[in-house]
Amino acid sequence: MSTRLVVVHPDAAVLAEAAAARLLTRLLDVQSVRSPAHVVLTGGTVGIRTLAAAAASPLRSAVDWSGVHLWWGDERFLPAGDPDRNETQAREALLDDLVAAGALPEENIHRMPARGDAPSEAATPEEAAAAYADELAEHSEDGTTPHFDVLLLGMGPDGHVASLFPEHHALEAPGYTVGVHGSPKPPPERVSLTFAAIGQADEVWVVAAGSEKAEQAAAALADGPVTQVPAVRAVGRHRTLWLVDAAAASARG
Ligand SMILES: O=C1O[C@H](COP(=O)(O)O)[C@@H](O)[C@H](O)[C@H]1O
Repeated sequence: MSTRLVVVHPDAAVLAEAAAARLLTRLLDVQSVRSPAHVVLTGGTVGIRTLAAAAASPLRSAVDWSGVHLWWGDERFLPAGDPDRNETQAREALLDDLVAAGALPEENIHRMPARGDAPSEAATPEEAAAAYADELAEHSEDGTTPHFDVLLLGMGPDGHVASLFPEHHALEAPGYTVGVHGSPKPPPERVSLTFAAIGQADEVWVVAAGSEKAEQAAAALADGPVTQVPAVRAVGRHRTLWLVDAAAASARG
């Protein structure tokens, strides 16, 4: 059975600090029973702030990063190094530091392909999605996805998670990854995990802050329709945590 828990923090700064502490502690717990651990990162304001808080935490040196594999829930389909790529922002916030310190092997960073001609990149979001599905399968025991211990998701003011937007056909995409066109939030082309991949995670943590998220957070927590509030389908196998600030929680009944 999967449980859902809502944790409300006073503001976005405390939320990011608490989410970082929770993530580092979860990694320590997982590493006490198995290795490697697999974590799916998110872009977005709170997601990146959480990584920056993890970078500044003394707990970060307690984690054995050589036994942590990092994945993404979605990516903006842009050239490598573009400042709007979720990968670029995560690297700046935490990953570059860990790699430079010799703690995190570069090969543990499973970025989604960028737009480009190099062999590691892709010409279309579909090509990137297919390559990422292959990489997920290579690190799985059953040809699906790795055993995701924690999967982080931001939520947009429209209720989107990863790059799964309201009323968009990607909501029903088969398989574990999807190329997305016509995203209402720029850039229009993206790559995303599907709900089938998200649902493979032991724990899904939705992180959201700000009053502009309040209505959709309330709709998701009231089990609204997925076509209107995609976040409702972001559910972990064992546990779903909603980590929000007071403003994002303010419309809950
Ligand atoms: O574009 C994206 O937006 C969402 C939410 O971002 P936020 O800034 O409103 O918190 C994010 O979760 C997703 O990864 C990203 O690509």
